Amino acid sequence: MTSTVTAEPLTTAAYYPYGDVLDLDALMAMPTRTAPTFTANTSAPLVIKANQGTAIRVVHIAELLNLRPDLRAANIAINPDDKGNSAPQPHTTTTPTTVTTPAQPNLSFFRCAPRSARPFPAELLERHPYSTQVFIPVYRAADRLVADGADRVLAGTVNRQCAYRYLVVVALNGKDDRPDVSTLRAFVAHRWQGVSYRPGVWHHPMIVLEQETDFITLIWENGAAGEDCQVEHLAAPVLIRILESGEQQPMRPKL
Ligand SMILES: NC(=O)N[C@@H](O)C(=O)O
Repeated sequence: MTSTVTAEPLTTAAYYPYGDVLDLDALMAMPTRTAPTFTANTSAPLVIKANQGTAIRVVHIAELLNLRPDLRAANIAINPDDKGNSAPQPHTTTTPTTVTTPAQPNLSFFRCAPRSARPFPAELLERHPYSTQVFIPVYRAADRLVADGADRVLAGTVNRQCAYRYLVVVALNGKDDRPDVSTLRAFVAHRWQGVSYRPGVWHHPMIVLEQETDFITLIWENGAAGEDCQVEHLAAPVLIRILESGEQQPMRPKL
């Protein structure tokens, strides 16, 4: 039975179970820390001076995990009963099988064509069981200033509207090691926002809503089929409604 989900604005808090939001303005709007040393994994963004005082640097803005064990343990079967050898696996309930070869960080470009279907039918989800995946939109020389509700230069400021939105569709892993559709949520992201998917979090392949958009991505991969990326077709499509500007956001049931 086809279900419908209404996409919601991408915020750090709402998206936290699925990944991190890379949005500098949102980070700077939070209570920040200026601790003199690097301390990761706390909620307040750590802001330090850089470039001889001419820049600020906000560090550890996303969790970056490669959960594959190193080569020494590459041929063990990873499962919860294998005490001591299994790599720590926060944020993922997947139980991956034997790892074959070590993975390398892969920094890539994605050039994504817009998807016009409205509502958008999510028919499959994918996951990267061992690695975080990060998507950061990038401006391009070819980007056009698009009229009517887009990135327009108005009186010297940029009216950040919606010419380069993208849709992030995510779900947590179920007890059957398949997507738990009851946790499926959709978020509308703007091009000043990047996102990460935590290892094992199910997500739809990138959906760009308006204009062809480039992204820089980072993931740890080893090219082994079934390790880098696993795909699951949903029993029934989930229709993702994208509110037109000005439509009222429906209240969300608590997960
Ligand atoms: N995540 C995403 O959009 N796509 C990639 O993971 C891919 O391998 O296609």
